[in-house]
Amino acid sequence: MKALARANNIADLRALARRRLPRPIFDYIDGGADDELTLRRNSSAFADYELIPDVLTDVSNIRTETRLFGQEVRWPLMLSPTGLNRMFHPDAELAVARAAARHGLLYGLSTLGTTRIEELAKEFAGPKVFQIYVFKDRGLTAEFVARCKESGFHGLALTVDTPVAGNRERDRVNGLSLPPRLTLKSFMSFALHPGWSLPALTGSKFDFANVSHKVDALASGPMSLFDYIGGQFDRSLTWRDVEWLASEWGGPLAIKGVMTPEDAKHAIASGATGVMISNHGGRQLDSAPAPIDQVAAIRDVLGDGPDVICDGGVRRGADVVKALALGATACSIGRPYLYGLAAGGEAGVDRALSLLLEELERTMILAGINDISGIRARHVRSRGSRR
Ligand SMILES: Cc1cc2nc3c(=O)[nH]c(=O)nc-3n(C[C@H](O)[C@H](O)[C@H](O)COP(=O)(O)O)c2cc1C
Ligand SMILES: CCCCC(=O)C(=O)O
Repeated sequence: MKALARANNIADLRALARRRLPRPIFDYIDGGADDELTLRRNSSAFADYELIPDVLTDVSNIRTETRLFGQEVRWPLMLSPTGLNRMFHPDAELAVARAAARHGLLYGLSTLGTTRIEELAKEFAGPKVFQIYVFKDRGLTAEFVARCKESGFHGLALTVDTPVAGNRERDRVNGLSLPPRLTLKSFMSFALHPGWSLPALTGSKFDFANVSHKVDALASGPMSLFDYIGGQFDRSLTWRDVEWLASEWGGPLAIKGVMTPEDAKHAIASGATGVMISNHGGRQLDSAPAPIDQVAAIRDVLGDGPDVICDGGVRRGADVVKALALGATACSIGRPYLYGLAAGGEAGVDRALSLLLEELERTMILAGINDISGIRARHVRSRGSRR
C-alpha cells in the first residue's frame, strides 16, 4: 500500500489508523483513562532524557540480539499483549504475530485476544508469551497454564494493574460495546468507514476466543468493556497467587504493571523472573508515573538477573536506547503496532516494526554503540540533572 510506504514514523501510522477506523474503534485504541495525564506523560517523559554519544567506535557492524523470557530475540523490543485485535482488522492477532516473526521479535498474546492459544502457536514458531488476566473462575487460569505448556509458549505475563477497568471516557462517550454494534450515534461513523465496518459487523465472528467456552457473558448481547471486566475479573488477587502461578508454570514469568522498586522485589521473591514496568499505556490509573522514569530505580534493586521491561510510551527507536541505558532489558509496545494493524493489516504492523527498528539501529550507530550489551548508564542523562 502506497500510504503505508509514505508513513515515516509511528505518528503517520496513527493518522492512517484514524482515517481508516470508525471513531469509537480508533478511540478505544488511542485513548487513556480520565484526563489522559499518564497517557501523554508516558511518551513525553522520554524527551526528558538526552542521549550522550561516543564517537569513533567502529559502527560498521551493529549487534542487537538479546535474551528475553529466556529466549534469543533479534531486538530488545517486544509486542505487548493487546485484546480485541479482530475489532481493528479481520486478520487480527495472526497478522501481528507474522510481522513479529519476520523481525525476530517476542510476541505477547492477550487473555482477551480474539485468537486461540493453540492457533497462534501453530502459526507462529517464534518466541511467545501469554498474558494472563485472572478471572473469578479460577479454573481458567490453571487451564491457560496447561494450554500454554502444551502449545509451547515460552513465558507468561500476569497483568496486575486491572482489578477494574480504568475510566476511559472516550469509550463512555462513544458508547463502545463488545462486540461493537450499530447505534444511532455510531451509524455515521460506521457508514463513513465501510472498509472497516462491513467485515467487522457482518463477517468474522467476534469473541474472546480463549475464555468464551467457560465465560459467555457476551452471549446475551453486547455489553460495555467496563461491565465485562467488573463482572469477570478477580479483584482479590495477591502475591500469594503469584507464588501459586510461578510454581504451577515453572518457567519465565513477568509481572506486568509493576511500578515501584518494592513491588519489583516482591515479584521476584514471589517466584517471577521479571517485571514489566507498565501503567497499561495510561489506560488504568491516571497520574501514575511514566514507566521510563521508574526503570533505573527498579533495575537498581533487582540487580543484573531479572528481565526488566519498559512498557508504555515508546514511539521512536531512540526511546529504546534510553530505556536500556537506564537499565531495562527491553522495551515493549502496544499502540504503535495496533496503529499499523488498523492502517494495513500485517503490512501495516510490518511497517510499524520496520520504522522503529530502523530508528533504533540508526540511533545506536549515531551514539557510537555497536552492541546492545554495550549500552551504559553514561549514554543517557536526565535533563534535570544536566551539569
Ligand atoms: C487497545 C489496547 C488493548 C490492550 N489490551 C491489553 C490486554 O488485553 N492485556 C494487557 O495486559 N494489556 C493490554 N493493553 C496494554 C498493553 O499491553 C501495553 O501495556 C500498552 O499498550 C503500552 O503502552 P503503549 O500503547 O504506549 O505502547 C492494551 C493496550 C491497548 C492500547
Ligand atoms: C479493561 C481491560 C480490558 C482490555 C485491556 O487491557 C485494555 O483495553 O487496555
